[in-house]
Amino acid sequence: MIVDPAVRAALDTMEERWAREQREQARIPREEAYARVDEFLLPIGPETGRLIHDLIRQGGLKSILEVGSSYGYSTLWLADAARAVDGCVTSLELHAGKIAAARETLAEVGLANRVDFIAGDALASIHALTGPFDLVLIDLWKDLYIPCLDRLGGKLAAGAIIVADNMLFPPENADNAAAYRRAVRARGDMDSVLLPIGAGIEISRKHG
Ligand SMILES: C[S@@+](CC[C@H](N)C(=O)[O-])C[C@H]1O[C@@H](n2cnc3c(N)ncnc32)[C@H](O)[C@@H]1O
Repeated sequence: MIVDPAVRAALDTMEERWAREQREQARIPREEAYARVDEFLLPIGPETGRLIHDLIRQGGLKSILEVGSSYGYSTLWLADAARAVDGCVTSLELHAGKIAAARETLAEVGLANRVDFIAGDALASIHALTGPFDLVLIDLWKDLYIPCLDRLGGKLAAGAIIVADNMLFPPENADNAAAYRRAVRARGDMDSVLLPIGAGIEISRKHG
């Protein structure tokens, strides 16, 4: 559970913004929502946030990779948990403006030193990283989950956990989500389960 009041307040602010954005997205035509996608937080939400926070703290998972930072909502959960276990987060995001906003939020709550943001295409960034990572949150555009998984290959620690968001929602992601679940379950070196938490998450654990 988040105990730091500054982190809790930052999460509250972003959850209020998310609620406003959901109302706005429901009001505008779907094409407009797609065109304005980079305005929106599109966060993992509090249930998934709490779960990854618990996984990191209870497992002592110190080396964390986030693929898709957006404005830093999930980064706040990851960085707060990383601080508790003396770990660190590497966070990948295409959009430089979102990284700037996320950096500012993390700095305001005293977590800037726990996160290394890397701007650019996550697939290229993962290729350049060495790992090994103890926990990976995959939450970028949905057609990139499998290429992302493929590039993580030898960069996962024994017992590493991958959390992949948006397995059940939005419905237009169903085909990509099903393909990702098939791919991760076909690897042979991971156990994997779908949990109906938040937007639906696939949790996969590499054999230790
Ligand atoms: C669903 S949002 C992430 C939400 C964030 N995890 C949270 O909970 O607050 C997906 C993000 O992935 C980013 N993204 C999409 N394709 C990417 C790519 N190829 N490389 C890096 N980031 C990418 C988008 O810019 C967007 O900010």
